[in-house]
Amino acid sequence: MEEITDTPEVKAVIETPIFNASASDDLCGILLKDSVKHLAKLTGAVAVFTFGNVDLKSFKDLEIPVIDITQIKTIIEKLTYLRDENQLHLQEISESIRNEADKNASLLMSAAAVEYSLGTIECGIVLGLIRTQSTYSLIVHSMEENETVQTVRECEKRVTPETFRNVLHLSLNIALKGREGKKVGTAFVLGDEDEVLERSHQMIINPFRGQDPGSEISINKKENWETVMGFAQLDGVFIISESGKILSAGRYLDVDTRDIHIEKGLGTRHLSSASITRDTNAIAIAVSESGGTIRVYMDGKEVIYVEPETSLVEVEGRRPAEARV
Ligand SMILES: Nc1ncnc2c1ncn2[C@@H]1O[C@H](COP(=O)(O)OP(=O)(O)OP(=O)(O)O)[C@@H](O)[C@H]1O
Repeated sequence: MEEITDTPEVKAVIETPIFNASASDDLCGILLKDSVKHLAKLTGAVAVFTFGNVDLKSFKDLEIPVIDITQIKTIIEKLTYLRDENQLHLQEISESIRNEADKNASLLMSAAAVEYSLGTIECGIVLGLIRTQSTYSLIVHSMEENETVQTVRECEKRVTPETFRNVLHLSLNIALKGREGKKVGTAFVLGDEDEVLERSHQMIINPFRGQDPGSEISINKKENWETVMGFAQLDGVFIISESGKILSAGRYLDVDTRDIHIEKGLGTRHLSSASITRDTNAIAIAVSESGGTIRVYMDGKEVIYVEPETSLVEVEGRRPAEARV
């Protein structure tokens, strides 16, 4: 077998001269973009994330998603602010830059995990190209090690991956679009349906009752999403089977909410959603009306948190600005 160090690609990398960091922005940019493309091929990366003012056009020939996550948060503002504060010592500044770099790495990891949860990218290596004032940095992240990815896999042992991803995607639609300009809060309880139905009751007549076994209404069919979005305004929660069948809307969860701890400010729907996941093997996905955020609960605890504005996934009627090439 060929030694990895003998491959032409690795030799090229080893023999590449190391350029002085004072090289101009543009030269650094060109070199790093080439390195990203090279590394993407070498590692079989599943996606490239960029951050900062990086021109995405040069990645056109890459056959994997190239996603700009700049809109999430920028460290440029912070650095500009620091430059103005002359009294700050160099050490404090470099400490701050290091912290920001750590934040950017975790930002990249979160963005990759969210895209994976929604099925936009596969699990694998992702590359991050981050540009700040005068510095580029390159991050290589293996998603196998990503905690959120591992959590998604846990969730997908309890409900089909298709069901989990579609409900998450639909929740994103609800959080971003609401209904007729109004924000909407709702929750979906997925899987372990017999136990969940046993521990809940209808608040209103179930609009999904009496389905023919042959023509069941599934959350995995996009044509049903508009109907679900309409019913998302009802009190209570949706009950979805492990394979995606919509069993009920307007369902009240008869749960004991003592000993369940959720984030301050969230209401009773989040609390009861978290509680049902402690008492059963179900997973709950809740959309907050007040915060417009999405939370996934499993075993009584919040395991995934998504701020829709930070997701670059396309939802109907909204194309994230220059998110993809
Ligand atoms: N045990 C429960 N089972 C199902 N739905 C519930 C339960 N308790 C409250 N709800 C529903 O929660 C809604 C009230 O939500 P509330 O604002 O208190 O909480 P929230 O949705 O968790 O918070 P947010 O304001 O962040 O959206 C009502 O529509 C009510 O029907």
